[in-house]
Amino acid sequence: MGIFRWNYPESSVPGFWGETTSTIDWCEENYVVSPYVAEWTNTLTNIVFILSAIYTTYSAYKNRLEKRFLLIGFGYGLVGVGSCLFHMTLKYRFQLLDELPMIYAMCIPTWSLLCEAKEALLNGDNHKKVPLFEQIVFGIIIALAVTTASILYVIFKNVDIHQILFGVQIVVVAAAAGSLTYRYVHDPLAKRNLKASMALGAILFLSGYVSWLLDIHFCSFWVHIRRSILALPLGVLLEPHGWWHILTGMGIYFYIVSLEYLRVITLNISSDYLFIWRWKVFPELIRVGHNPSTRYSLELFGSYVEDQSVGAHKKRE
Ligand SMILES: CCCCCCCCCCCCCCCC(=O)N[C@@H](CO)[C@H](O)CCCCCCCCCCCCCCC
Repeated sequence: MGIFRWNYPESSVPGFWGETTSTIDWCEENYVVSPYVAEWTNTLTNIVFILSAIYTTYSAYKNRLEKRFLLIGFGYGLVGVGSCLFHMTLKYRFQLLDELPMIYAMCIPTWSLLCEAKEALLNGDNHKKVPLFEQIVFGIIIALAVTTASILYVIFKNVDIHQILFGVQIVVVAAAAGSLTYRYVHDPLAKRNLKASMALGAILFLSGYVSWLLDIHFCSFWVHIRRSILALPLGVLLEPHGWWHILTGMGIYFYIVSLEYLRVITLNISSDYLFIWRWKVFPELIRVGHNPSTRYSLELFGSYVEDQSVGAHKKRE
C-alpha cells in the first residue's frame, strides 16, 4: 500500500463520538478516514446544502424578496448543519436535528404555494393577495399537522413517519408549483424557464432519491467494490448517500429559484426581475439593473448575452 492508496481497516474502528444511537447507520463504513468523523463522505457532502442555502438566502435578501424566502434559506441551512452533525456523530439527537428541520422547512413553501393557489384560483390574473386571516389559518393547519407528525415520530421512533411526510411535502410543492406555472404563467420565455428549472430540479431530486435507495438496499455490493477494488481514498467517492446529498442539494436549489420566480410573476412584479442561467445551466433570479459577474444566457443552454448590462434586453423587448 502506498501513501495514495491504502486498504480499509480489517475490523470496525472505534470513534471519538462513541456508541451509535441514531436509528439509521448508513452504508458508509464508520471512522475509516478519521476518528472524529463517523461517515466521512456523508458528512462532507452536506456542504452542498449549506452553500446553496447561504446563496439562496443572500440572493433573496439582495433581491428584496418576501421574508418567506429568507425563512426557506435559513431552514435549508439548518437541515444542512443538522445532517452534517448527524453523519459526523451518528447520535440520535443530531438525527432529529437533521430530520425535523426538513419537514419544518418544507412547511414554508407548502404554505406559500397553498396561499398562491388560492390567490390564483380565486382572483385569476388580478393578483389580489389572500386575506391575512386566511394566510394565518393555512399556516396554523400546516403547523398543527407537522407538529402532530413530529410528536408521533419521536414517540414511536419510526423513521417511516418522517420520510413519508417529507415525500408528501415534496410532491405537493412540486405539483402545486407545476400547476400554477401551467395555468397562470403566460409569458412564453418565463414559462419555458420555469418548466426547465423545475424539470431539472425534479430530475436531480429523483436521481438523488434513487441514490438514497441504492445506498440502503445494495450496501453489501458497495462495500465489496470499495474494499476489493477501490480501497482508500478512492472508496470515499462510491458513497450513494453522499451522492443523494449532492444531487438533492442541487435539485432543491433549482426548485427554490423556480418558486422565487413564480412568486414575483404571481405578484405581478416580474418586470423588476430577470431569470438568467449562469454559464447557461445554473438558474438564478436577479434584479433588473444588477450586473451578473459571470457569463449568462436567458434560456437553458441559450446563447450567452453579450450586453452584460442587465435590463438591456428588457428595454429591447
Ligand atoms: C422544493 C423547495 C424546498 C425548499 C425548502 C427546502 C427544505 C429542506 C429540504 C432538504 C432536503 C434534503 C435532505 C438533507 C438531509 C438528509 O439527507 N437527511 C437524510 C439523512 O442524511 C434523511 O434520511 C433524508 C430522508 C429523506 C427521505 C426522502 C424520501 C422521500 C422522497 C420523495 C420522492 C418524490 C420525488 C418528487 C420529485 C419532484
